[in-house]
This record gives sequence, structure tokens and C-alpha cells, in this order.
Amino acid sequence: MPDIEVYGLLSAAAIGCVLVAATSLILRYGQTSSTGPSLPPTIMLEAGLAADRYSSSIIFSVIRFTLRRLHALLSIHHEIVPDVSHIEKVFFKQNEAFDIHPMSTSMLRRIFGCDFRGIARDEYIEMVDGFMKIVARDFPMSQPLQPLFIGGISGANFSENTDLQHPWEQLANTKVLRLNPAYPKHVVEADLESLLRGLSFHISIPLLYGHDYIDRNPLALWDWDCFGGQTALLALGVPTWVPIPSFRRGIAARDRLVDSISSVYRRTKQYRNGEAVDYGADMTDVSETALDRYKVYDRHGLSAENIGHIEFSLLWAQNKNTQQLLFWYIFYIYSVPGLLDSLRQELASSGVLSISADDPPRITRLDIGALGKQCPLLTSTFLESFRVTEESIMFRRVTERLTLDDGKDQYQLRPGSWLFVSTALTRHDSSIYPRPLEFLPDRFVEGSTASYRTLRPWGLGLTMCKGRTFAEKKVLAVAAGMIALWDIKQVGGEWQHPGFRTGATILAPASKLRVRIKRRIFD
Ligand code: HEM
Repeated sequence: MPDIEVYGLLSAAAIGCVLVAATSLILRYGQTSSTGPSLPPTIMLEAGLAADRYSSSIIFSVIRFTLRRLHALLSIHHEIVPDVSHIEKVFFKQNEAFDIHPMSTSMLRRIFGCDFRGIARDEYIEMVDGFMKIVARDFPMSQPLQPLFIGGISGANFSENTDLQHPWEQLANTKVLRLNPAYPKHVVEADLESLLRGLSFHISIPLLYGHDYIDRNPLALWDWDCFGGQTALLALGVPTWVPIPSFRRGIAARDRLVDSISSVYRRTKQYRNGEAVDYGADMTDVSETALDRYKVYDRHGLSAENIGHIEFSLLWAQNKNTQQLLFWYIFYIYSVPGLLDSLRQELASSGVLSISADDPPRITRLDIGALGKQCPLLTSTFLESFRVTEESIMFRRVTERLTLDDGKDQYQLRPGSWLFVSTALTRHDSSIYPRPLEFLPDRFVEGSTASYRTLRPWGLGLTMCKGRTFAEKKVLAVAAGMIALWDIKQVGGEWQHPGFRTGATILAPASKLRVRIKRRIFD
């Protein structure tokens, strides 16, 4: 007899199917969107289940089968292509065969709450093209990354008084352990994932909006967390009024975040126009990237509220995957035997980083640009962390009759059908990655560099990730700083893999990982 957990899972799956089916019907027959067609949520669910490593389980196979039938019934045509490598060039060369906007407009509407009131489709497309260029062009290159990265990594307070801790130390439930009276604040215990998530948030948000945002919104990190747990339900189109308490709390957190981001826009405008700024806030360090994006919104006459929603979605794209990847990167660096020592040697011999002789020691110089070029093992470990944790699915709406050949099968696509490509399905293919289930830090090393080879974690074609340079630099830089300054061990001794939880581009850890962090002491 099936146990209670299986009943629970089945009923949750049944409720989920009914909800998404209802939403799908509404989306298919009831929507009059100004920004074009929306991605049916049931397609996303089917795509997620097909790409998921549990897809062979009976329950998920039944759900997948049911969804396939539902799609046939609703005449929603779609294809799932499991191997990116053969069709990659189609994405680059035949971009006109795909409409790239339904995915982003659907997510903006469902997850980030943008209602697009007053925005026509052509105007929306022109605006998106405008700000995507800015995200890709300016953000990685022209920001003062150095001081923030260095300050963030070196700047742990590790105070016993939690009121004096940084928000990211508080979020991680950081506790000082007085193990050595000579070095009272040198060892702490913390939840590794929360610590890195919070640190990452507190490094990149001021880069974009300046320090006033973080000072004025000290609870933003908690709202970020609270909202983050609800994105899967929102992506599936579950209406925001559904009375699930955690869901409602997530929506309220989203509203506060959107409101705080709209307010930064208002204050920045006041400052730029020479008007009195609300609360007398200092808006002098808002980034060029944000200012350029504001110009695009202004040109299209967007309301401060809609700007808040769109900016929030960009902030999410900027942070969510980076935070998750950073966690896995650090986990593997510290848990794979011998890797930390090899990386310390590589960093020392490359000369990309200098540390002061103070107590506590600080990073005084970090050549972020050189990390990717001069530290092949560091970069290869980064790519291997990507390989084992990345599960992106790319959705496209087909606009022309198209035949795709992935080397094994041919797919006939007609206009109006949906295509989704999963990069996750090849990463365990032993013909591409020998010993695929093992974490091999030097897998991507090629001579004195490291290369992505067939790995495509940033997507394909026109909608390829616009923040990839920034994300790579940021993750490498934070990791290099941690390697240089901290020793980390899992509480209880041996490192245990926390397991994977699916449902995002970068898999989340399935359980918390409590670690003991010790400042390195240099003689
Ligand atoms: C580890 C970190 C990251 C990962 C794994 C990641 C991955 C991706 C993927 C797979 C896509 C979709 C590509 C497609 O549909 O073809 C994407 C799109 C995007 N990403 Fe990232 N991303 C990361 C970090 C960032 C950062 C830091 C930013 C901003 C600074 C950013 C901004 C964007 C934007 C704006 C898009 C939409 C592009 C478009 O629609 O034209 N991402 N990202």
C-alpha cells in the first residue's frame, strides 16, 4: 500500500495539474495581452519534468503523459529537443524563425507582476532591445567592482552581537565560537548557502543602485528570500490571490521590493533634475548602467511602478543564478580533497591577488580581469561546478516552418508551435563528459587556459545571457577572495553533499549546510 508521503505527493501533483491546466486554458482562450502570446504554463511544467533527473519515476511519467494529452487536446504544439550541440547554429543563424519575447513577457507578467498597461507590443520590443544592450554592454565593464568585492569579502564583522553583524551574516545565523582566546573572532559557524546568497546580494545591489538602497532597505534581503520560495508557483501561473499563507507572504515581499526599486528610480530622477530628493537621500553613486536604463524607460514613458517591476526582474536575473552557482563553487572547492591547496598555489603563483599583513588580514589588490586568464584550474573548477548543477531550459515560439535535426531525430516545427531546448540532458552524457557523475576540477583545463567546450550554460542565440561576463567575473572574484582568506569545514567533520533540489536554472541544495569558517592566520 502506498505510504502517506506518496499520497501527499500525488494529491499535490493533482492539485498542481488542475491549477496549471485551468491557468493554461485561461491563457490560451482568455488572454488579450498587448505584448503578444504567452508561454502556456503547462508547457513549462512538461519541459521541467522532461529535463528533470526524476523524469523516469512513475508519478512524473504519468503527469508528463497527462500533460502531453492535454496539449494535444488544446492544440498546443511543441517539441522537446534534448541535444543543443547540433541545433546551436540554427539559433544563431535563423533567429528570425523564432519569437524570443513570449518567455520574458510571460515571466515578467507572472513572476514579477508587471501588467504592461499602456505598453504596446512594438514599443515593448524596442524598449527591451534598448535595455538588453545596456545590460550586456556596460554592466560588466565599467563598474567599480574592485572595492566592493574586496570590501565584501574582507569585511565580515563576526560580532557576537547580532545587531552589529552585516545582514548577510545575520541571515546565515552566524555564531562566533571562542575556540582560541588569542584570536577571539577568528572562528564562526554559519549556514553556507545563506551566507553566500546574502554576501552576493550585498555586493551587487549597491553596484547598481548605490549604497542608499541597501541602507534604506535593510530587510530587502529577507524579502528577497521570502519571494524566492514562491517563484515556481508564480511561473506556473498560480493566481496571486490563492490563499496559501507562504505564497501570500511571498507576494507581499515582492510588492515591497518592487516599491523600493520604483522609489530608487524616483529619487534618482529628483537628484538628476536638481529637485529636493525624498528623505534627503544621497543618490550620487547610482551606476551608469541604472541611469542608462532609466533613460530608455523615460523615452517610452513608462510609469515608476512598471519600471519597478521590470528592474526587479533584471535584478533577479542578475542575482538568483549567480548566488546559487557561487554556493556550489565554494562547496566543491572546499570539499574536493586537495583542491583548495592546488587553487591556493595557483593564485599565489599567478600574482593576481595581494593580502595585507594586518590582523585580520585583508585583500589589498585583486586583478579580477586576470583571474579567468591566468588561473586555469580556478576557471575549470567554475565550469565543472556549472556542469554538475546547471539545468537551463530555453523556450522559443516558432514563427516559420522549420526542420531541426539534432543528429538523432528530425523535428518538423510549424509556425505558432513551441520549442524548448534543455542543456541539462547532455551534461551526464559520457560520450561528451567521461566519468560524468564525478566532479573533476580540471575537466575543462586546456594547456594554460580553461575552455567551455560544449558547455552552454548561458543559453543560445539572441537571448543568450546578457550578464555572463559580469557573473563569471563576480563568482571567480568572490571565490578567489574566500580561498585566500578563509578555511571552511562542514560542521561535524566530513563534507556531506547536501543533495540537489530541482526547479531552477542552477539547482538548489536540498538541505542546509552548516559550516565552521576560520580566518587564515599568516605568519
Ligand atoms: C550564474 C549566473 C547566470 C546564469 C547561469 C544565467 C543564465 C542565463 C540563461 C540560461 C539565460 C537564457 C538564455 C536563453 O533563453 O537563450 C539568461 C538570460 C538572461 N540573463 Fe543570465 N545568467 C546568469 C547571470 C546573469 C547576470 C549576472 C545578469 C545581469 C547582470 C543576467 C542577465 C540576463 C538577462 C538580462 C537575460 C535575458 C536575455 C534576453 O532575453 O535577451 N544573467 N541567463
